Amino acid sequence: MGSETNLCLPVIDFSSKDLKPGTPVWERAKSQVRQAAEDYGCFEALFKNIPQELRKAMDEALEEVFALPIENKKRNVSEKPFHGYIGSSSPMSLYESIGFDDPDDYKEVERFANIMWPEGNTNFSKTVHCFSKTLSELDQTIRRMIVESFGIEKYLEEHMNSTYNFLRVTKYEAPKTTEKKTGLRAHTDKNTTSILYQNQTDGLEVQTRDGEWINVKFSPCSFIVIVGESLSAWTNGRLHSPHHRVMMSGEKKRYSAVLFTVPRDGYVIKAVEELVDEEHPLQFKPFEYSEYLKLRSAEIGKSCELPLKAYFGA
Ligand SMILES: O=C(O)CCC(=O)C(=O)O
Ligand SMILES: [Fe+2]
Repeated sequence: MGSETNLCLPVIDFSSKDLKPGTPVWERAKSQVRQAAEDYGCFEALFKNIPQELRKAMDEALEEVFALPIENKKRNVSEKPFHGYIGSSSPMSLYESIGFDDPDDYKEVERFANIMWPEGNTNFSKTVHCFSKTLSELDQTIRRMIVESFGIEKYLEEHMNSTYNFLRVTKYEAPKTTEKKTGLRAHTDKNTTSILYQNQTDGLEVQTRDGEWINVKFSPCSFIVIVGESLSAWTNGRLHSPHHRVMMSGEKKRYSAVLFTVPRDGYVIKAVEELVDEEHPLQFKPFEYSEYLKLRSAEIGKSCELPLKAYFGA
């Protein structure tokens, strides 16, 4: 348990223009998504719809926002746990992050940019909005494939409408050591789906069901898709929600941007009844996401093997 390997994540290509529901390209990707989500809860998505220029602009936007004085970044507050600014006064910590809701809505990106830069920052707003909107389309494709693969299309609309988007950008300081230091400790994502982008600096590690850690290598057009606990619970545990962490070494700072889909307040996550039967007994009691988030944030710092199971196991 816990050892490192040369294992790789499954790779799925979403770049084809023919990737439309019902086409052979769609059907093939759909079965790959289902398999990867069951086996790893994670895969590498090749997605050329976000061209290199937009990635470069995003890298610059990430550097620009973290270069701001801490006073500016701290002005980004949120009532929701983990949704505002997270920094640490500990010199040991490599982690700093900032997030805001609905980045696929230009007005919301602009609102965030106006908090960071009182004079506004149109370049930043345009880049982050375009990036988030395109990534959100990839997310919708993936979730539609998952729903179709289980034959539960009657819930497609409800499922899509049950979430909103949240963008969190993170900076990991370079530890300037050859030995690995923890950038972000091992955790499972609580939300529905997460799609991860990084500047070309590796550090993400994903744990397999057998407890081995995969060092994730990003290609220039890849994004990493992670199944969150809420999606795992909705599919009655059929999809795996993997532990992952960030381990840093060397001289290069790492920046990441994650588009999270998050269950809306008041939405009760309940396993789809078609996915519960004798062979697949109910795994989790229905729960409300914001309630779970509060429980988890009260226990921050404590690690737990299977947190959702601990609170809402059936
Ligand atoms: O920065 C990364 O690569 C991972 C971030 C992450 O796992 C998270 O924010 O939940
Ligand atoms: Fe995560």
